[in-house]
Amino acid sequence: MESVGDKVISRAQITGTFTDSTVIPDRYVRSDEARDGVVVGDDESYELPVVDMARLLDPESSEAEVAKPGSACRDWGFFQLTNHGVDETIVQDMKDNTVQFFGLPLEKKKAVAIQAGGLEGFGHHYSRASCEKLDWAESLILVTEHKEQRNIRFWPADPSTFRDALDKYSMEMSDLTSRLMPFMASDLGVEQETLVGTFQGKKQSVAFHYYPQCRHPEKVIGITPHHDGLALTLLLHVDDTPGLQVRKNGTWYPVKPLPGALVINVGDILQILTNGTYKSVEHRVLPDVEKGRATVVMFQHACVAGMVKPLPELGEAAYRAIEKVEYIKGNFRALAEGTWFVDSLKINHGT
Ligand SMILES: O=C(O)CCC(=O)C(=O)O
Ligand SMILES: [Fe+2]
Repeated sequence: MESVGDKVISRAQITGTFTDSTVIPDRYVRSDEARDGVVVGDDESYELPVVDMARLLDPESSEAEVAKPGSACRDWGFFQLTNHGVDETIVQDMKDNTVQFFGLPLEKKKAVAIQAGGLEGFGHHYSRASCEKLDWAESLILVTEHKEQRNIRFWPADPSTFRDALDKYSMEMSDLTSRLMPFMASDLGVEQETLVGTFQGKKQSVAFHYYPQCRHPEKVIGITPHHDGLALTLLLHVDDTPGLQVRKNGTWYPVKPLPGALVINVGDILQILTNGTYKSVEHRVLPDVEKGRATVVMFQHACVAGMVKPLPELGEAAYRAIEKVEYIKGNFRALAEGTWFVDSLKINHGT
């Protein structure tokens, strides 16, 4: 059987093979549903929602801005957040360390390679067991909260500033989540403490991705279409290369990264907590023909007294309650099979 270690591919190998050759190794070539679907045309104008945090917080403008995060979460499940107030030095340090890490030779990155059966570390994480194809990406996944759950041996020691940068960045993302939740609570009509409480002190994990440039982007996929299984995702573009696409009513919409913004999206747990009011939407990444692309993706967990279930304030439950641990297991199982776990939790109330 192929070991996890065999799946670690160096950026040098990938770009070396593909910038000079017209042939893409079979294990990356995707002809499956991953590449299906219509992408919105270049001539069609569309706007993904943008929320300005400074306007939200300013009493003069907050009334006009306050409807935006809620409607973005209901209609798109995604928005870009500008003026988020996260310390710029901390963001820049995280970006610099990400670039430096992915720029290391493969042998060095292997110091933190994922182990057989493990979840954390460097390698190919997102490809499906059921399809045996690889995504055009190398990734590093780590648990950042709770602190005692950190597996420091998977936190890169090279570059030497990486761990400190991530420690600080992780805290900033938890704080930002706590600042955002009250706006969502008032949109939903639930007590602020109720929603904030489902996130506060819960787990957090991070995925760093690098998508090398690809001469034949039409043949491969950066990340297979998926829904995010946790509660809230906060994505930082390390560069200005586009690639992320969000699906709405069957059409794929490319996200055009705004300078300095974070991309926020609703994960499955938040869809369940909000009893389906907020949408966890499918998204994917396509590589760029000219440039590599790196992202830092923070996943915030949430639960109600150890359970994943709709907030009782939001009416008759549309999803069955499940223990968080069981939820995580089910989510991984479904991801490997290419199904969506949330579907199996839906309650059919009949008519
Ligand atoms: O890198 C991106 O743009 C998206 C990553 C993503 O969807 C994920 O890590 O779940
Ligand atoms: Fe995702």
